[in-house]
Amino acid sequence: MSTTDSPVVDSTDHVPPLTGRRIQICDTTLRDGSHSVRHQFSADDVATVSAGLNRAGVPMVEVTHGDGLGGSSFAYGFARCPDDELIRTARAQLTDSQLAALLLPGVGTIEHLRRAADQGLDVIRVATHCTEADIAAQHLTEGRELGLVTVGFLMMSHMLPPDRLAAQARVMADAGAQVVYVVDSAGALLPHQVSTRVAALRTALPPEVSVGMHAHNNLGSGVPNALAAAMAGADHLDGSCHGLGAGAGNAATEVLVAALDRCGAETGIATQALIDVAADDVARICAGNLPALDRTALLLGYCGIYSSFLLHARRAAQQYQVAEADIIRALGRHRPVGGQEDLIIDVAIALAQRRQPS
Ligand SMILES: CC[C@H](O)CC(=O)C(=O)O
Ligand SMILES: [Mn+2]
Repeated sequence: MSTTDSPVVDSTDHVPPLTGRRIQICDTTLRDGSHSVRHQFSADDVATVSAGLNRAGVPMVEVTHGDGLGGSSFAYGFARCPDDELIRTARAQLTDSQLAALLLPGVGTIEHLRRAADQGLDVIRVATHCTEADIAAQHLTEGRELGLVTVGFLMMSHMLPPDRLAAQARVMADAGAQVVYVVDSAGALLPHQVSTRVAALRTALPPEVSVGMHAHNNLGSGVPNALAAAMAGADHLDGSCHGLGAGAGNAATEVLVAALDRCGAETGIATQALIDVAADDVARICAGNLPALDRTALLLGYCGIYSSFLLHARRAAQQYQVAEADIIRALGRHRPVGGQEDLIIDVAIALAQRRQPS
């Protein structure tokens, strides 16, 4: 299948910048998008969306709790459906697409990884904070031994300069990652910063290791950031239908695929079929929960805060009767990383106490 279903040909343009480039899309509606629905996707929702993505020719589909394998917990929110069932349900629909799962070492374990592999997983994406690549080693090694495609996922990539991020990517590649992603968890990067990071990884990694980009939209540049990544040498890009995902959400897969088509890239995806999955299935299933670039989501990107903190901050704001925006601004001064969700409560309590007369 090719992406040549573009209805308009711009004959005045020069050669499109990605002409002939093959770009591998991973759709994370059913994983990162799970944050948007507080991890309440039903097995029916997963069956419908994964069938649609498979039909549209999306090559890779990520499915699990929003925080990855083992994420369903008091700390991260209980999922409606256990990972096992989500994975089995998606597997039954994905006749052509590869099935991927995310794993954060410590949230998910080697045992979770083995179970997922038994249920037909094709790809494991091992995520760490961008300074902690070494803790992905045993999961990447095990992934290779299980015959999976292995991906390293460097979260909060805005917190390191390009050369240091590239050194961490090298650690993941040496541990067996076949693709290493720049992950803009806070949606804090702008296109020029994505370009320098992707270019640094491309230079530091052996040619057989690919570079990927996972963009969030908190500064409104999810799709432009993904395009900048492709132009700087990334050949794996993430998106989610309608941009469903933590914070202001991700680069919207259907928008990204249409834009890549205009740039001359080959994704193998039927653009119109994908637009229909987003507009019909995902919009219906997630009505009322589609991500918005509202004040709090914008502040996440502006202050460089992990997108998955949004719902935790909303809950703390309600519980302690303080403004969400004040929590995010105060968190910005602490430079917290994923896993430090407790700090949100500390900050909310401190703000509430400051308001009380002593
Ligand atoms: C909690 C995992 C997180 O949602 C992973 C991710 O997609 C990111 O860091 O952007
Ligand atoms: Mn994300």
